Amino acid sequence: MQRVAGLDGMIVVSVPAGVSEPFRYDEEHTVLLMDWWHKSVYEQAVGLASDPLVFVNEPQSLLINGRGRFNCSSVAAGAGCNASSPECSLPTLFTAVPGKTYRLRIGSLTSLSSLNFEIQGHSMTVVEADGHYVNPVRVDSLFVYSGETYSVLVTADQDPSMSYWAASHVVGRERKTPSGLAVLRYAHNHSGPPRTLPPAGPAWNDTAPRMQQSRSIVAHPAHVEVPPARPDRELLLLNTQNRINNRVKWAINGVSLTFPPTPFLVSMKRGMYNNQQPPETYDYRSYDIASPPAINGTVASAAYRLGLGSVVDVVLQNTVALNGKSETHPWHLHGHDFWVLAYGDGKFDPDKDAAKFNLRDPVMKNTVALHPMGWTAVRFRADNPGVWLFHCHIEAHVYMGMGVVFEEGIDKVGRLPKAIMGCRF
Ligand SMILES: O=C1O[C@H]([C@@H](O)CO)C(O)=C1O
Repeated sequence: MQRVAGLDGMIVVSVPAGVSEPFRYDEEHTVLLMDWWHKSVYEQAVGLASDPLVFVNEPQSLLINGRGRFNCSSVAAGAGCNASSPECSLPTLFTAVPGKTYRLRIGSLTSLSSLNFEIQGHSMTVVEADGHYVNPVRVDSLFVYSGETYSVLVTADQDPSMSYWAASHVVGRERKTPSGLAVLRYAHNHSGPPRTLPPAGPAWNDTAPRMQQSRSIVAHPAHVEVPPARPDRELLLLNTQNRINNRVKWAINGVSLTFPPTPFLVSMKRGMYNNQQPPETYDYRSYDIASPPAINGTVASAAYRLGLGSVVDVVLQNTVALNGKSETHPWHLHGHDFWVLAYGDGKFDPDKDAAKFNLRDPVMKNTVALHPMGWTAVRFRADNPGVWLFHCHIEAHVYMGMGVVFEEGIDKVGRLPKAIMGCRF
């Protein structure tokens, strides 16, 4: 749970000299979006492991490039909250020269929140997602889920005598956190903060525009990587929240992931792994995703063992949690990019819905949203020898078991260093 403790940053990978990108811009800036709690990560972890569950709940602030807002009047005097500190002034997102086009490299490193990001009065053109060029899509605001990165182009084409709000708003959970704010300024304009009220953002519980935007992101026509025509293996992964052993957990096909004392790679390479395989599917014909059983499942450290080079389809299926709500889960795969084949509403039907997969120009990503009461289908080639986590990028959720592990080709992984289990050998 390092992100909750504030560990974040962005690595920008440049294209090699001489290689041109399928869009033009004058300058670039990075925009790191975060959420922030006052409780320490240790307290949060204790709450998540307790009975009754003490969930982390909504963050106190949203941060843009590390800066956020908090209303000090809600805190006892002398508690060290000082809203008049110069550190607390509104951050500048960037200062624009009229007429120029800027590439914003936006990353969401939130621990929980799904966000909507906007720059008042300026549209954005999405040109890249998770390191892959996309067919340009013009949006008024960008929905961005934890673990995702995007590049958007913004042209400074508005009245240069004004300043404009940049804002991040919580979506997908009831909005109890003030929006993150920063200011887009125009060069030679010293007018201070914008003269308008900050934007309110979209309704937090309106899933339709989020689904629509997810579906609109496809590969750039000149950069399509055509997926293999069919998979070698299909996994249908039901995401449920259940009480298991008197604790609230997240489980995938009834298995809540716990990390083993000996890392998977080490136990597998040393012949200590018990070769337990988690279920590949669930009873999708009769299962009611609107009322999953409250008590169900096991806690285990089991991995799907994949053939090296094989093509794997994963369909993630959402349900409602124990509180009756269906949440957004951004799923992130280590070690690979996957093709995003489809997003659907309701229950995935393998007999009908596989025909709707986009095999023509799907975008490749490494993080994808599973929308409330919906399903998301991805395909990847298991061509990277090792053991890899695929998990909900919400820190609290992976802590509560919301992840699976893939192993492929570990015989191709070289000899492990002697000190891999620590330095006392
Ligand atoms: O994992 C979670 O637990 C709570 C709630 O679902 C408990 O039922 C919540 O809001 C989550 O995201």
